[in-house]
Amino acid sequence: MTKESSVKIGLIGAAGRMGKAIQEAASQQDIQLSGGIGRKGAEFGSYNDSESLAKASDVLIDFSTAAALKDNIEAALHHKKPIIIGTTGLTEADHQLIEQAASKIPVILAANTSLGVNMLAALVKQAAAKLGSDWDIEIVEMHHRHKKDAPSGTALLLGRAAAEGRGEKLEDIADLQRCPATEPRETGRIGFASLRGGSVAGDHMVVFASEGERIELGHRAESRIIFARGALKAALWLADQSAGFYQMKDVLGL
Ligand SMILES: NC(=O)C1=CN([C@@H]2O[C@H](COP(=O)(O)OP(=O)(O)OC[C@H]3O[C@@H](n4cnc5c(N)ncnc54)[C@H](OP(=O)(O)O)[C@@H]3O)[C@@H](O)[C@H]2O)C=CC1
Ligand SMILES: O=C(O)C1=N[C@H](C(=O)O)C[C@H](O)C1
Repeated sequence: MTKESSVKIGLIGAAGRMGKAIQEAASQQDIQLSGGIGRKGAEFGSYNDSESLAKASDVLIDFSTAAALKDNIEAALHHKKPIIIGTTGLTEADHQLIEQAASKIPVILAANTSLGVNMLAALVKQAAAKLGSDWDIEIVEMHHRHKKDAPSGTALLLGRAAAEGRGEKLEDIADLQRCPATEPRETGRIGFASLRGGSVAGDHMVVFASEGERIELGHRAESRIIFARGALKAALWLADQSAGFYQMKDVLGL
């Protein structure tokens, strides 16, 4: 029996855009899904909530909504099952819940499960470390018209990588709200801009701008299948780990 066919993965948010992409990726790779739930209960399989899904699964993947996070973490903790959280738009309180859970079960928090974006984050960290803070950093993202949260979780992840490269905390230097403005840009800050429209799966660009020159490091998701494959890879990896807080860079060896 291969690992793909033996690890039972429970899917939360199964009827959503990502839920459907994960089902498609799983069927392409012979990966077993133990069941899938949505807001109103079972989407496939016979489990109606995260509690019964966690009991029947070896690992959970959550791509639902921030409002469901607490219940999903509690179910994973109750049954001592690893959980991958792909949901974005989380609050500070959600982050605390996740950290507490990670002392008891294996947890991956990943605003972006694609290989490309996580490689980009490593490059951004390196560039920010090498370039001085007189190079302004601005992060631009564009997503489909249905996306609720802004800036995207990935934009924040990239911002965090840039801040870490500079030896700073993103919270101390992020400019999340600039419009309307009456003053010029402050040196050393990291700015964010969010565009929404159409069916864009996810575009991110990190701009390093100095006097007379500019470096642009970017990533474009052409479809959600890249996130889905990454999430399944993370699930198979996490099933073998002990309790702790992990990121995609641990899964991908970056
Ligand atoms: N980490 C990554 O790589 C990626 C992360 N994302 C993030 O994943 C999340 C989902 O994205 P997307 O699939 O586009 O969104 P969708 O809105 O298409 O899907 C979310 C699904 O979760 C369902 N849901 C709502 N409440 C619950 C609940 N309590 N229990 C179970 N399911 C519930 C929704 O049902 P209903 O519609 O009935 O409310 C919906 O079907 C977002 O936060 C997004 O930012 C997206 C892509 C990649
Ligand atoms: O909502 C989306 O679609 C996406 N959300 C994630 C994010 O907020 O960064 C990842 C990806 O960009 C698609």
